[in-house]
Amino acid sequence: MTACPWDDWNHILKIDPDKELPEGVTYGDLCATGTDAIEVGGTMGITEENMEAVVDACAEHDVPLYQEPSSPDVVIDNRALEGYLIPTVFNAGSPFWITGAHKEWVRTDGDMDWDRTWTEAYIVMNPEADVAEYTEADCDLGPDDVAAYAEVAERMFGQEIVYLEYSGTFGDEEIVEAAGEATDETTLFYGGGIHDYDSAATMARHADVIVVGDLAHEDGVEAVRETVEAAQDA
Ligand SMILES: CC(C)=CCC/C(C)=C/CC/C(C)=C/CC/C(C)=C/COP(=O)(O)OP(=O)(O)O
Ligand SMILES: O=P(O)(O)OC[C@@H](O)CO
Ligand SMILES: [Mg+2]
Repeated sequence: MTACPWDDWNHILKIDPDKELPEGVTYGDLCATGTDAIEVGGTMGITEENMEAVVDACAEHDVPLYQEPSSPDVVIDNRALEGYLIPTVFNAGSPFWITGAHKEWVRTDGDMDWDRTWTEAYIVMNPEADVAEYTEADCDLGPDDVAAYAEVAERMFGQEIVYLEYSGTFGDEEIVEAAGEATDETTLFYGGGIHDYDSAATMARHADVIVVGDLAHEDGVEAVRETVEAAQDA
């Protein structure tokens, strides 16, 4: 595996272990949409048990699997995982979500798997999302603020991934464009409200990788496949 496999990705499917799949859809179907990787994670209702269940269900299919834990106590030790993408929320209201949870994780774990652990520098943008409430994020940010956060993440904190997170709503194109222009080596992930070919194409013009979440739970395989196609065409 290369050090930064996401350099070659266009599309991530994020599966929330606390949410159902649409009638008749299996995890195998979602793995076969052509997505470059699956991230398993969500903010609310996450347990080791529901994480394990999704990872096990995806394990036999040929797509790289990553866990995105929302807290240290749901991190699972499962060899089917390529690794762990650990959020750090740059615009969080409390340092706990920037470095505090991470410090506690390392302090209590005792046997860190650093070769399979990476961070995602989140900028949380939708004040209505659970993740924004949970981390008390300051979402009142303009393009200049977001561009500056992205540049700080890349240049000062050496982050390999900046994640512009609009979870549950479609973002402001001007802001995503500003983040795209502010990042150079860093891989820019965009997630939020992607629901069809056009919405995927719009954000894939500015971000390196688009992340699709709720669509998989609310619509299904064909809809996800359209977003993969748009990400590949961009
Ligand atoms: C140190 C470790 C191992 C964990 C801490 C990691 C941190 C800082 C988490 C805070 C941010 C967070 C909760 C990230 C989880 C991924 C995410 C943003 C999921 C999307 O959340 P929503 O869409 O708002 O939530 P639901 O869909 O669950 O309502
Ligand atoms: O669920 P949606 O709105 O697609 O967002 C995807 C992802 O960024 C959520 O963490
Ligand atoms: Mg969500």
